[in-house]
Amino acid sequence: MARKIGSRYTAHQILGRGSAGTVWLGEGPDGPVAVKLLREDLASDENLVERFVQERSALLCLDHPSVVGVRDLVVDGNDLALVMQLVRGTDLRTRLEHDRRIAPQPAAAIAADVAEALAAAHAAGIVHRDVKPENVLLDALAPAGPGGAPPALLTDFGVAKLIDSPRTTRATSIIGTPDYLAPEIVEGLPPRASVDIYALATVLYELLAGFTPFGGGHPGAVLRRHVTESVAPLPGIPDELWLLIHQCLAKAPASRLRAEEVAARLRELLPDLEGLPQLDIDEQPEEPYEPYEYGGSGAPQETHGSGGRTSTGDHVRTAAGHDGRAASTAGGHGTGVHGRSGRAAVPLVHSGAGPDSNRDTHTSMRVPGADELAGGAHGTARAPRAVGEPRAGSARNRASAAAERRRRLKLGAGAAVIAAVAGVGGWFAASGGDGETTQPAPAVEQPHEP
Ligand SMILES: Nc1ncnc2c1ncn2[C@@H]1O[C@H](COP(=O)(O)OP(=O)(O)OP(=O)(O)O)[C@@H](O)[C@H]1O
Repeated sequence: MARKIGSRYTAHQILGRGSAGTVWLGEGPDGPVAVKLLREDLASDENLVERFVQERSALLCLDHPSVVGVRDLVVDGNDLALVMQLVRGTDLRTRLEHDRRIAPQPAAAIAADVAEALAAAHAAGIVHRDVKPENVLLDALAPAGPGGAPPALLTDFGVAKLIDSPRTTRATSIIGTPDYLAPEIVEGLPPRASVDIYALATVLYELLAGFTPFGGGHPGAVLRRHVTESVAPLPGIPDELWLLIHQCLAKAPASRLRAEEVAARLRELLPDLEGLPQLDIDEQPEEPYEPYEYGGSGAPQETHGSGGRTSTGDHVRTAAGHDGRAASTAGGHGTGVHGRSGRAAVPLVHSGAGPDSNRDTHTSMRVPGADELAGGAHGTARAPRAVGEPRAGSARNRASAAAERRRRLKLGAGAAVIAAVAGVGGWFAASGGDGETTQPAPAVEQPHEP
């Protein structure tokens, strides 16, 4: 079934659904495009429409081979749509779910592409704010790069900021996906370019390890770990690569590298990584998730996207309880590489399904107090956890990851068809990709120093 979007575009077939709306395969005056049609509740928000128009030039200005280009913004009656470059392939989350881990050279090549996209964005004064595998699309039609990695393109620039109404961007709420949130965001500081570097290092770690450095368990526990825990080197990882990841995961934003430095260093490392196999990492059995609450305050936790409906003012509360086992050893050493399998991003809260989405990705909650982060009188950290000791909560992640995989298989049909029709080859076909993509939401900011 085809539908008109504005006067210039026709949407033919659904490629996928995200928290902000539905992405269609469309046709425009210059050929095929991807059209992200925002959710009705977002499209009917007058303030949002105004900002949408205001941000138009910022969104349209980013022109880089590793950025999914925004071609047009359409405001037409009830339709609010973002017309994008069509990427024929899959997204990095799907790739990772299929392969579990990615060998160092292709992982570094993908990260280098994303770093270059970020360098271009940061130079233009744009902070992405939601770098994660769902927002990296892999172009299956372009020639493969080092280690057979397909070229990677970063997408969803600007969407988070757009759907993020002013009242939800106050300093007391956190916007983003917990596993990838830099500690300064958890502490309530405004997001600068360095948050993207932290998220990129988290993604690179995840590509190599199969799980994120601070993921697992309740989202609140994940946030706390960003602030209080540090990571141990992954077994078998080349020193230089680890050094880079470690530097970019620095708690102090100023200690992280800039995007162009990350890109340059990764490119330099690529020849040395050639032929290295995936890291051999054991994952311990997961433990059941226990409900958790920050200091029992029960502060409302708002959600974005996925039907989070912040724009309509609905709130979602999490269950009360405690994560008594999540360790918090400030400045202490690593969580190790075991006891973790939270590969997929953990939503901060589970939101009601919106009209266009059945995913939880782009969410927000209040900033935890210092006492809560430190595990003080009202805090939640109880006992230090030794390296290798499992972290609470990952069974729930495994279940939700499996549910998400099932959902993607269903939703992925559209993208899979495109991939098949286009004769998807190279790295994607060779490793049997499923042909589905996924994305969340980011933000346009004024120029920031990384
Ligand atoms: N430019 C594009 N080209 C091809 N397919 C795309 C493009 N952008 C998005 N898609 C497809 O649409 C799906 C949904 O994308 P969208 O950005 O709306 O959501 P998401 O990132 O999966 O989730 P969320 O927005 O909740 O984080 C993706 O999984 C992908 O399959």
